[in-house]
Amino acid sequence: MIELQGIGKTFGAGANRTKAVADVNLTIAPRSIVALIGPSGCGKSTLLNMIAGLYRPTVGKVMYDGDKVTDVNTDVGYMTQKDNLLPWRSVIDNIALPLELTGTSREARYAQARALIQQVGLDGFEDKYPSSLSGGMRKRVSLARMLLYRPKTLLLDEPFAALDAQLRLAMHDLLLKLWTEQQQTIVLVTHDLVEAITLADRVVVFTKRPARVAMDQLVNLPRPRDVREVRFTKQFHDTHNSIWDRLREEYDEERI
Ligand SMILES: Nc1ncnc2c1ncn2[C@@H]1O[C@H](COP(=O)(O)OP(=O)(O)OP(=O)(O)O)[C@@H](O)[C@H]1O
Repeated sequence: MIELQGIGKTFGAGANRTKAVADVNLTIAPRSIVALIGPSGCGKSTLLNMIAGLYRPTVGKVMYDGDKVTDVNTDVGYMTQKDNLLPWRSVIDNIALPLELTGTSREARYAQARALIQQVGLDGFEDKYPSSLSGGMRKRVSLARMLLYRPKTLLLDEPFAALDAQLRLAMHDLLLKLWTEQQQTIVLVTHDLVEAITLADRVVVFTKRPARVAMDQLVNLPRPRDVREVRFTKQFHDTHNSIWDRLREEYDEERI
């Protein structure tokens, strides 16, 4: 369980002071998928960083499974828009890097990495280098590297934003498949409302900066979901309309 209790975050001081997050209260149930959506720069990544323990809130606290987060939260895997793969290492050596750093034998780390390579559908690409991979494949490598830690929670910050529509769908499909098997808690920051509704149990809309919760909407679409078809259902359409009505207000204000 992740609990954000009266969270606020202000960066800098004086003329450089930026209030990124204000008074956010949010409880995220274990094994649920929650999408965070809102205008650019409103403070969504800052929230993820606080859950990860990388930033300390200025006010309020983050509780993770009943304990206050005061340091880097080792229960979470974090995936950002940039994949940060090391170009001089092959796929398998990129994925196994964390185990290499902990001194695990080559045989043991390759065994674990190979299992993940299979899970994310990269069989046959073990020895390739990042420069020869497509955007979707690079995302699969990042996903596998994150899963190596067996994190109970995945923090995904616009992980698929740079992909074209077809690859994004394939990644949605893969993510839901992995989640069905492994049942992590997933917190996903996205700009894409269709992506949010396709994947999540709940979509939380934030106001423009400082981020406050503007709307917290359950997505009552049955699972398993077919990521290609679900968007054409009436239920999806109705959920999309109700969230979009609220989201649009934030974007309209932003333009003024
Ligand atoms: N380390 C930092 N130091 C100073 N300001 C910061 C820092 N991190 C974030 N900010 C500021 O906080 C605000 C919120 O940033 P954040 O990255 O959380 O927004 P976001 O909603 O994730 O944006 P986007 O959707 O564009 O990625 C921005 O004004 C940003 O410049």
